[in-house]
Amino acid sequence: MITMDDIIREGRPTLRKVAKEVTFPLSEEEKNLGNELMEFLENSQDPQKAEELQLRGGVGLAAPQVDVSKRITAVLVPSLDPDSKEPEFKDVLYNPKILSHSVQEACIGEGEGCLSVDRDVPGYVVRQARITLRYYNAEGEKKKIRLKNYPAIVVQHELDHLNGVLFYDHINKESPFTLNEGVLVIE
Ligand SMILES: OCN(O)CCCc1ccccc1
Ligand code: NI
Repeated sequence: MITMDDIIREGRPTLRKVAKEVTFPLSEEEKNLGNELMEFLENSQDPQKAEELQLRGGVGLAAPQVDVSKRITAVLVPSLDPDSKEPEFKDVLYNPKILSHSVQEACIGEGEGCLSVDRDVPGYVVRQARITLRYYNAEGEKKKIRLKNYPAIVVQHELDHLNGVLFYDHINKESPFTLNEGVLVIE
């Protein structure tokens, strides 16, 4: 089971590498890793388990964050409606790739954080507002979906990890909270 001890922090080289694509059929190890990444997210979003295991809450976790330089990431974005059990987006993505995206950009109003970054880095992280994502599931089935709002932002944060990019790389150093015309701010 993945806990915070397994998550590497900034400064570790794997976080700055371009991760390798997986080939199908997946090895048992690659299948297990995908499941363990998702299990971490589920535990981290369960108040009791997060407390017991001392987990920071996460909506995504990429293989490079557990020192595995492979193009695998789990995403678990809970529903906006606290009464609904259905997550807004939940899947383990193998070899994810953005096929196309909106011209419009978006950012999260409160900025972003990262399980591999043990400090607050204030500022807007401007990303594509809407994306068309292609990925493979654990069975090697090709998926093609369109995402917008928070799920689109989270997936782009995770894909960055597969390319050795951290969220604060996108923040304007001179003026962290400057926004161009038309950038959607997601609250
Ligand atoms: O890589 C996942 N991770 O570090 C957990 C936080 C993910 C995340 C947080 C804010 C906005 C987008 C994504
Ligand atoms: Ni992260």
